[in-house]
This record gives sequence, structure tokens and C-alpha cells, in this order.
Amino acid sequence: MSPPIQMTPVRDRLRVAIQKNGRLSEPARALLASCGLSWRESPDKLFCYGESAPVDLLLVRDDDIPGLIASGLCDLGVVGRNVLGEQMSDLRAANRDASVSELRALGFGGCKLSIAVPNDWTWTGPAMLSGKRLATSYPALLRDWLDANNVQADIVELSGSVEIAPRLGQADAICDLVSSGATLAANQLKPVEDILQSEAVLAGPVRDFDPALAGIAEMLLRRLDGVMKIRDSKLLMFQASRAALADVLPLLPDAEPPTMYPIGEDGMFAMQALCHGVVTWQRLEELKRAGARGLMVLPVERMLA
Ligand SMILES: Nc1ncnc2c1ncn2[C@@H]1O[C@H](COP(=O)(O)OP(=O)(O)OP(=O)(O)O)[C@@H](O)[C@H]1O
Ligand SMILES: O=P(O)(O)OC[C@H]1O[C@H](OP(=O)(O)OP(=O)(O)O)[C@H](O)[C@@H]1O
Ligand SMILES: [Mg+2]
Repeated sequence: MSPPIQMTPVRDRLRVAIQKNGRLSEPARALLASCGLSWRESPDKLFCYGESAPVDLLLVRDDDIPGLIASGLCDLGVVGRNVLGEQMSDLRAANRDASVSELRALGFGGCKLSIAVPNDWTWTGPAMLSGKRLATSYPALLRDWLDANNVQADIVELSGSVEIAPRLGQADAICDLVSSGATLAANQLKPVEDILQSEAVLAGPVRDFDPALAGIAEMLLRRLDGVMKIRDSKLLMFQASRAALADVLPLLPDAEPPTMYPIGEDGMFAMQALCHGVVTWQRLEELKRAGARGLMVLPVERMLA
């Protein structure tokens, strides 16, 4: 008798995994909310049902996010590049294909994965680590870096409080996340090499989305791109004469081609330009000196290209 056919239920709602409690939880939720998503929370707060669009949230430990995407239980996730990179590097070391990839960098949760050594070492380069013991929670990324630098060293894997390992005599140096550097300084360590520049990323499957979900995923990515694009953007409005344009236009910070229309006076134009660079007071003063007048900086709430 042939075995019973297993039917995998087809989902028609997108599932996005985000960190339940931690550094990335609030910014991840805020970013998704700025894409027009809203949710009804379940009583246990592990699952949030999407109300404004068929996009549900799953609240989990960040370490579980790549695996949930790889297994198809979730479609997308917000996770640190450090966590995603570590797990994908680990898979490659086991000769398995990386099944989850970074779809977008999200611009928050910035930190570095760095090698740090005791303050009294005079750093001369990676070769100094030969034969030494390195404590880390990122053994796969550290192994990649050591291999790339032809360094033979022992890796001591710890799940946290890595910075204390040298003081305990457990390791000679460390490889850990650094942001302000305060934790290193408090443990008489100094950063000497950066292995990875990390930030929160949107992770997704390497394979194509299920057809029932592809349209929803595309909608979310499109909105996310719009939000990311205008995150630091401002609409700059001003007036300038035709003669001043050659001096004014190069000063617009990372601007899209401006819209301009003639106004009453001879040779004068009203102009508006979407600027992706930061419009500082100093830049406004430079624009004024170059001939712009009536300068106004406006926030941009939404954009659909
Ligand atoms: N000091 C830091 N400054 C900025 N970002 C950081 C810092 N430390 C970690 N991060 C980033 O934030 C992510 C989440 O950090 P957090 O400390 O909340 O994780 P966690 O303790 O592993 O949480 P979980 O309980 O979900 O496993 C990290 O993987 C990293 O990408
Ligand atoms: O450079 P800093 O601003 O000091 O940040 C770096 C510290 O932040 C993270 O630890 P966290 O505070 O999350 O504690 P953990 O060691 O328990 O992960 C990371 O593991 C470093 O220890
Ligand atoms: Mg974690």
C-alpha cells in the first residue's frame, strides 16, 4: 500500500520573523509599521496578525530567524548581518548551500565584529594571533577571517560575556561585537581589526517565493524601498535666478533632478529638489550665498517611484 500523501498547507499570508525582545525589536516593528502595516497581537505576543495587509509577525529569538526562513516556516526576517553571516558561513563550512540571503540593509542596529586584544599588546597584524586562543560567539566568521589571513589559532566558543575571557585566563584575545567600545574599555581591551560591519538586514530565502506569497512579498519590498529611500530625505524649496543656477545646483546634497518653473520676475525660478543627503544649516547658508533665496526644508512622508 502506498504511504498517505502529506499535504503541506499553502499559506496565503506572509510571515515575517522579528526579534521578540532585544535591540532590534522596536526598530524592526517601527520600520514595518512605516510600510503601512499594523497588527493585532495574540495574547501570548509571539504572533501578531496583520490587519492592514496579509503580513503576520512572528516574535522569536534572533538566532532562530535564519533557520525559520530556511525551513519555509517564515518568509522574511529582520536580523543582524552578524547572526545571518555566522549561520550561513557555518553551513558553507559543512559544504551545504547558504539558503538564506540578505535582501536589504536596513540602516539600524549598526555595530562591528572586531578582534580585540589586551591594551598592553603592541599590535603588528593578524600574524600575532598565531598559536593564540581567541574567545568568540562567532566561530564561523572568525574561522573565515583567520583562514583568509593564514593564521592558525584556537577558537574558544562562548555564548556571551566574551570580553571577560582574557581576564579569566580563558583566552588571549577576543572577537566580539563592538559599538561604543565601552565594554572593551571596561575590560582593558582594544579593537585592532574589524571582521564585519554589521547592521540589521532583511533576510529572505535564496529560492523564489511561493507563488501565493510572491505578490505580497513584492509589495512589502517595494514599500520598504520607498521608506528607506526617503528616510533621511528632505524636499528643498527655494527660488533662484537663471544666472545663479550654475552655482546653486552643485550644492544640493545628493539631489534628484529639481523641478523648476518660472515665476513673475524676469529670469527667476521657483525650484524644488528631493535631497537624499543631509541638508545642514551650513549647506543652507552656502546655498544662500550662491544666490538661492526663500529656502525651505520640508519632511517627506511617503514616496512611490
Ligand atoms: N552594542 C551593540 N550596539 C548595536 N547593535 C548591537 C550591539 N550588540 C548587538 N547589536 C546588534 O543587535 C542584534 C541583537 O542584539 P541583542 O543583544 O538584542 O541579541 P540577543 O541577546 O542575541 O537576543 P535574543 O534574545 O533575541 O537572542 C545583534 O545580533 C547585533 O546585530
Ligand atoms: O561597544 P559597546 O557599546 O560596549 O557594545 C558591545 C557589547 O554589546 C553587546 O553585548 P550586550 O550588551 O548585548 O550583552 P551580551 O554580552 O549579553 O550579549 C556585545 O556583545 C558587546 O559585549
Ligand atoms: Mg540571540
